[in-house]
Amino acid sequence: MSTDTLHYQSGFANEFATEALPGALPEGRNSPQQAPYGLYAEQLSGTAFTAPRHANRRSWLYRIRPAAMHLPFERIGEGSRWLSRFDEVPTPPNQLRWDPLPMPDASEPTDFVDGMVTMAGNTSCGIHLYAANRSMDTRFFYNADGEMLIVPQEGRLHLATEMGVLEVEPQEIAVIPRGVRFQVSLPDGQARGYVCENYGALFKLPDLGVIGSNGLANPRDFRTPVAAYEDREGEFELLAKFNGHLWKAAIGHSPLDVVAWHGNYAPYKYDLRRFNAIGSISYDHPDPSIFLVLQSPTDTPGVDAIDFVIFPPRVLTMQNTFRPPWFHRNFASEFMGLVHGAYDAKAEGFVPGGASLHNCMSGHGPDADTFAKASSADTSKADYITGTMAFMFETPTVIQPTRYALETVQLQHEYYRCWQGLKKNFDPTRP
Ligand SMILES: O=C(O)Cc1cc(O)ccc1O
Ligand SMILES: [Fe+2]
Repeated sequence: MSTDTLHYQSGFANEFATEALPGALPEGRNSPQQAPYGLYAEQLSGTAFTAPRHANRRSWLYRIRPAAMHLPFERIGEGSRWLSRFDEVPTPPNQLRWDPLPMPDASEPTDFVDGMVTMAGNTSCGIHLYAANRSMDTRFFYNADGEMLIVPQEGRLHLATEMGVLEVEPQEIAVIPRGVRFQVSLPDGQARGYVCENYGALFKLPDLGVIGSNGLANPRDFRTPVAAYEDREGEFELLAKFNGHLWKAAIGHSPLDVVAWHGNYAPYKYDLRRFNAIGSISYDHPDPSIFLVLQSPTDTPGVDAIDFVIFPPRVLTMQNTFRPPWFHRNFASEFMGLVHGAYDAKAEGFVPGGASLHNCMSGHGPDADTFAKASSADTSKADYITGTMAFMFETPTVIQPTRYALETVQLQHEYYRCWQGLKKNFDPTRP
């Protein structure tokens, strides 16, 4: 499984408490007149102060210098491909699919922030790809526009955050909350993956209803770092994504200087291979909502602003059933990526690192080859779907591709052909 040997606290949005020096966390109060070790106390809130208790998220940080200490921010020019507006070009109702983003050339060192390119988005989320070949050495970053769900596809990410260090590899995910400062380095020299920037309510685990008290992503498998700090001075840069633009400020010390913290607002990681998939053991292919890992809820019960869904290895046993995803048109819009292996609805063309977008009411489903094969497969035997990990960012609002996404050479102009070979099988004389 994971190659990560770091220490973590277990659980989803627990009231964590962690200190890198003994006694650094004040006892019994958040803001003593003088915090231990001469640290500054600072609250980081991720929800409205008055949010109901079950949804209220904040942490208390005890740090060497407060977050306020840096020089003024200046706007970074137009060079970045990280966008927050999605009305550059009209959104076509076409099914869209892309080849993987190439890794940056060795002659062009590119870090995680510079390597971010926006593919699509809407009022709920920005959907980005990253491809990087340089660690962030002297740069630190935070995102005030949303929390970042990072889905590595190739290469590990070493995420040094204010609240401790996480390492993620492909088939794991990391979530960095809005505002948390971090620095990305690349243990494998280069890395590529997907990011869902969640502008709305924080991701949470879904209710399980009749599934009961266990299943899908189990809370104990989420991992939050233990406190780790650096006391480092130098000429550093603090980057911010704020209100749709990138900004930079000079900072004379590492902002990763939190010696202790407690609270329920913190980064976390999750190994997607731990997902407990639940499916049909009688007949029919269920809706993909059974594979929901995390949801960003709205005020309408049952309607999420973003669903993060995976298609992990599993066993298909449904009898007399067309087992792969059916043909469909959905209310929701679906952006998919493939971390590893092959996806069961597409025999070809949807490759690891690639992406697809099927917007509201755009018809899609199995390609002609998959349809032919699955229509005559023996359903008295189980299908073992192994060695794969696809995922979907699904939203109730249209996902609008950027100009980049529609003009890049990675766009597969021939994608529509995968359904053109479907035969007319209709015969009114043969029921
Ligand atoms: O389009 C897709 O491949 C995603 C998907 C999978 C599935 O099993 C059912 C519906 C659906 O949109
Ligand atoms: Fe779909």
